Amino acid sequence: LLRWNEVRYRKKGLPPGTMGWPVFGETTEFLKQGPNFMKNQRARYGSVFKSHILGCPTIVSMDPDLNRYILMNEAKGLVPGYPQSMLDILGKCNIAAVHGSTHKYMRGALLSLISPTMIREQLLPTIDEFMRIHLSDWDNKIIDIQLKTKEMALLSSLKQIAGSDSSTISQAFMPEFFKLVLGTLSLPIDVPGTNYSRGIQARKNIVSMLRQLIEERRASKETHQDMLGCLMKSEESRYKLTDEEIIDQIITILYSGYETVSTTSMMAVKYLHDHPRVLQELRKEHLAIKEKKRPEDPINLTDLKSMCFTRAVIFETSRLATIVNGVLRKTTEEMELNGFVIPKGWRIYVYTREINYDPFLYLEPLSFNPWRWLDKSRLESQNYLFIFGGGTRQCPGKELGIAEISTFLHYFVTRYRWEEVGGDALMKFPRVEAPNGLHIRVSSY
Ligand code: HEM
Repeated sequence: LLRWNEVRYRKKGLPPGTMGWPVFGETTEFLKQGPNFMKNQRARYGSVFKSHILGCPTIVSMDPDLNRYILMNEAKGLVPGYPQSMLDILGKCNIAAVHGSTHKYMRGALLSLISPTMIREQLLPTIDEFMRIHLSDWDNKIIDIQLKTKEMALLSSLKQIAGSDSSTISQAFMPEFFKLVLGTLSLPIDVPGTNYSRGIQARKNIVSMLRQLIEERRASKETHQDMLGCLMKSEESRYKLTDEEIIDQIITILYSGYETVSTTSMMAVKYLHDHPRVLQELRKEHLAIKEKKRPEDPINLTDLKSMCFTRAVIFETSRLATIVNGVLRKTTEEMELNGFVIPKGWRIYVYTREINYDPFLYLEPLSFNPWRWLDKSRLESQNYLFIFGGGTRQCPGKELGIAEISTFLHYFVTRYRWEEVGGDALMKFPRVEAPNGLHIRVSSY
């Protein structure tokens, strides 16, 4: 059987590599051995090799220059290649499902919602108000910081999207959203009881909640200063979206910022706990900001800009924990890459994890050292930084995500001290998560 699969995918010009078993390919090895599987294959076959993972023949690229080229050249037929389950559940107008001019338009509409002006005038005040409430009342409690940061990422976005209406829908929305997320990474077989089928149902429920909200707002004729308000005010906007597009845009925003923001926040708490000197420096930065303000003054853009060490902590956390292992693309036609011929329809896994531990880019790459990011002009603008992706699909929510995590850290470190209860396992691959939660004992600072 192993040979059969090799022969099936034997084609002149393909990169070296193994294809594993029919149907399953090398998915088990990939999931079980994780980064070591990738490193072993690289040692054997070089930085570009073929494999068969997650149901598709796949080219894995660990070559930083080729990765950059792929991300910069979507127009040459290198479009997003996310799994079918994700496309079905996130909707056909979702940003990863559209290419070319439609992508440009949807991305433009999204960027207008999260522009620097919007962050300053609308989003930051909303985030501040949310964080104050979300982080109240943790004193003298054992809390699961994984759960708290997940709720935070979702509910904070929901408040930015639906303003005060978010509090009326949030309780019904949250469980549906969690089911939707699980469904996006599942086998697309619509049989009752599967994660996929629950995800599809959750999407339907979320769509109907959002549709009802849109209809209520239209009927009331009130104007709203939130993302949905802006999306619905299409007469004055450059971007006119249909209701279906508005709904998929909202699901895109919620989904894209959810796991990235929550996991980065959780891992920042973990690293700060393990590195008291970093925590001390971070706290110093936030206490200085707090001292200059009255207790009721919200975090504003000037405060955010002064949080240089916080930004460094966020980048160092994303790097060391590798919150994003890479991104997926697929070829729309046969093409040549690095001298290899890649057939039409193959997946390309732009695997960027290892670049985070490259000793030429990061001295002592395995140590948690936020200070390395302080010379912002150097590290943040280097060509091989893929924490937020690159090229035409580079994360549009980067500054918004950093603003959320920074505001969370502000209230967390100025209000509380904490210690780990201990014993909680942390998984690093295929995604960073604490399977049984990450419990900390919190007391007031
Ligand atoms: C620390 C937080 C975040 C990280 C590490 C992160 C990371 C990434 C990465 C690696 C990509 C590239 C995906 C690809 O090329 O296929 C991406 C794209 C994207 N991100 Fe983020 N992200 C974060 C926060 C956010 C937030 C808060 C939003 C909310 C608006 C957001 C919205 C998006 C969207 C819509 C895309 C797709 C862009 C496109 O296809 O044009 N992200 N993000």
